[in-house]
Amino acid sequence: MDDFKLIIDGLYEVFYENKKSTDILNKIASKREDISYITRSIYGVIERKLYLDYIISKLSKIKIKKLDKKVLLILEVGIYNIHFLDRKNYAIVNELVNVTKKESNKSKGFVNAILRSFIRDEENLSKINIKNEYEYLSIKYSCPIWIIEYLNLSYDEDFTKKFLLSLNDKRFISIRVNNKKISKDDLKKILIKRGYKVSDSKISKLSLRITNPSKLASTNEFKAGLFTIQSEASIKVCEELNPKERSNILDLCAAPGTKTSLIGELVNNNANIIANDISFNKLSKINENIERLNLKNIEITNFDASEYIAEYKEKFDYVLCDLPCSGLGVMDRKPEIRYNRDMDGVKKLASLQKRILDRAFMYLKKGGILLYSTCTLGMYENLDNYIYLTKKKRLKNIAIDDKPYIEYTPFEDNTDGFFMTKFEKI
Ligand SMILES: C[S@@+](CC[C@H](N)C(=O)[O-])C[C@H]1O[C@@H](n2cnc3c(N)ncnc32)[C@H](O)[C@@H]1O
Repeated sequence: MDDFKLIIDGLYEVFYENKKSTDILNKIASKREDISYITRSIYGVIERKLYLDYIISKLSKIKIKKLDKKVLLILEVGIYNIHFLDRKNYAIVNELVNVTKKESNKSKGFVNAILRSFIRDEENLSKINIKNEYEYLSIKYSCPIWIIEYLNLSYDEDFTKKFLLSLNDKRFISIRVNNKKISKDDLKKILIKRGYKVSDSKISKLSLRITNPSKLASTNEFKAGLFTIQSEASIKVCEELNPKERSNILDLCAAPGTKTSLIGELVNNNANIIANDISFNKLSKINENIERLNLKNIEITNFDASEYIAEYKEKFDYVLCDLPCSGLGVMDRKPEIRYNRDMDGVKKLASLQKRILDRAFMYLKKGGILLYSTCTLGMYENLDNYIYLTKKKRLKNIAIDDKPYIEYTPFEDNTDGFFMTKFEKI
């Protein structure tokens, strides 16, 4: 199958079938050696969709919403390639017209005319002529207006602008070192010898940052469990939970098990861990992690964490609440998130989080630790829930890095947008 067909079919699944871009790219990678151009085009179109559609709406007499979905995708891919990848030649137009013939033959003239008109008058057509500032920013950064308004409300305009500027930045990959098997320095030396560019994390003690992570999961060191790929803020959560051996630990929303498996490493297999998730299909991922790392004493369960489990009452020394969230902090890796969420969804998630936190509180022993984390930004899921927890009389906030809660931002910390706060039951 040619590249354009793979790109257009992949984007169709992301935009219209709610699939994740990473899953689509993994599927393509299993059939293709080099997918760098396909990756760039798929991410590029998702990250610029609102801007690309703005340009198309200047050129098309038919409204965007009325266009055939595949035809719209062909135009988006074409304009992205011409404008952002600087492929200003008519060969690319011919290729896309050929794809159009297969998808919707009657539209071939239309696609041809739009793409050629864009090449002829690119400078003018690519300008954004919008006066309203929010609408302008929304098109410029392809970020729905509700997110811009929500960030302004939660923080301020300066924060929002910095966030938008960093929205499409690709960051490094981070890994956590299994220091029961190898020291961070020794692993660093081995990976550097293999050609990786490695540096220390500024956020977590166990993490290393890798700027050229290609084929990292195929190395012998990964297979031998010397390290795991995990975002450094997520590693920091487990470091802050700091579980002790011979304790009872509950990870309420655990799949795919990245944090559970680090917790298992931190307690040397010497604690009772329950790793729970509501999604039955994701449980096998937790198991894969446990098996690769040869971890013991982890029981996997499958219940809705907002329901009360009477037998868990005051049973746990640690409850990790790494809860389902809107994910606005991880749009560099999952750019489609911006189109799949809305304000109503954020509010629903925030109330689900409160219900789960209520349960977690009940399951904690006196002296037990509750850690709440999200990979999102915005007040409803972060600050409000921190305040909610402070109102429980038997919870005492424990500072992390001298702060009552931590909120990392992509633009200041060069990492995921991520929130964490820690409490002890007194
Ligand atoms: C942020 S992810 C957890 C990531 C995981 N802690 C890790 O580090 O690998 C949130 C998880 O919550 C699960 N989830 C969503 N609603 C839930 C509920 N009501 N009860 C339990 N799990 C839930 C989702 O299936 C998802 O796997």
